[in-house]
Amino acid sequence: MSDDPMRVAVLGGGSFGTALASIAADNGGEVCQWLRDPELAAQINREHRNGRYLPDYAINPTVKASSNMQDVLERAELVLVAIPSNAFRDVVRQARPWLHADQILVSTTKGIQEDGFKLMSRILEEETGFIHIGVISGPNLATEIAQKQLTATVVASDDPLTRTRVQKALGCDYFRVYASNDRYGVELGGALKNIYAIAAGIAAALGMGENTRSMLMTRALAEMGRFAVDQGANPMTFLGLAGVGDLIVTCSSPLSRNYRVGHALGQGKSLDEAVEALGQVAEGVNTVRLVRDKAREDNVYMPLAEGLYQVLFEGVPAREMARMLMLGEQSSDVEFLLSREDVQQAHRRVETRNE
Ligand SMILES: NC(=O)c1ccc[n+]([C@@H]2O[C@H](COP(=O)([O-])OP(=O)(O)OC[C@H]3O[C@@H](n4cnc5c(N)ncnc54)[C@H](O)[C@@H]3O)[C@@H](O)[C@H]2O)c1
Ligand SMILES: O=P(O)(O)OC[C@H](O)CO
Repeated sequence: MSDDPMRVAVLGGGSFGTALASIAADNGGEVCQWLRDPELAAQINREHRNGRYLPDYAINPTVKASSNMQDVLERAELVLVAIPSNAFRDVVRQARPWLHADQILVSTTKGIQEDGFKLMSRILEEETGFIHIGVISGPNLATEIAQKQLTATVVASDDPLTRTRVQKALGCDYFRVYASNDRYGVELGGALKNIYAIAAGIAAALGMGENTRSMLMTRALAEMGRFAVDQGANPMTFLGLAGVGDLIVTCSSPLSRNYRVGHALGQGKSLDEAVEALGQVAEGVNTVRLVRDKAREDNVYMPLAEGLYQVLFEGVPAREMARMLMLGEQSSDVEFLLSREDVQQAHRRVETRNE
């Protein structure tokens, strides 16, 4: 492998795209960032600052921003796509004429496409047919990365070249990149945790304590694992950074946009007001709807996702939902050891004996 600087393109001018562009440049890469807004691109080039999404942080001055896709993509070896899920496919289609098969394409987006319940790396695959495709996901709040807080992420791909090139491009003294070959599991973990971050934000705004948050996160992990098994993914992946790691940070930090939407809801705002006040994308709002529908379709027990859906879209008061969840059917702690069915059968046996 040559020691020439890696040529990295980032598609997306939001907070995560900007933070990633700066990491790759700090790491010696030759970085071009594509933004649809030419004025914001000009500001990044002039002031090395993204006034819209990361106003308080210095961007590595060697990052070149542009609203011209061709300029950004043509020479790139690694392309990081940091575009919200609702615009992801459109932007990849715009990029397609300048993408080529020896490039490495990586999604950084934690969302799901409604049509076909598809994750973003699948869209990269469908739109290009390339083989060097991966995802990065993990506990990665963009503003903390911009502050160079010590952070770790996961690059996941079944292609070893993709994994090693991303580790080389982004791994540095404040950003550590672990490898995984479970692309689907890593990507699914990143999308699912946003649901529970909204619930955690609601709980915090309602004055619920640390016991509650801990219960919520742990039961969220159980529910995520159940969904992963249903989808044919490996639930072991959720023990890593892209599962429990991201769940912890997103359910604990007001820097998370999903948590903030939940917090606003818990303070009594409507969903529309909460989303509008945020002014950025909280992927979990859409994800909870898609996951809840999928869980119903496949008969997967996901009481938290179901409950949050009812709070967000059916007007059930959050406190009332919390009460119903607390009084729900008896269940098992670790279902890989003791199944829910065994717990319920035991209850039925005792009840029959007492009749
Ligand atoms: N911000 C974080 O801390 C963080 C961390 C890890 C992963 N992510 C994921 O990365 C993805 C992007 O996040 P972000 O924080 O950069 O988002 P953001 O909301 O800050 O910015 C999104 C960017 O996409 C652009 N965009 C939106 N629609 C577009 C369209 N139709 N055409 C062209 N550009 C369009 C916006 O202009 C903006 O530049 C999200 O899915 C998120 O889950 C975010
Ligand atoms: O701001 P959020 O809620 O989109 O979360 C950001 C990252 O996914 C945290 O890892």
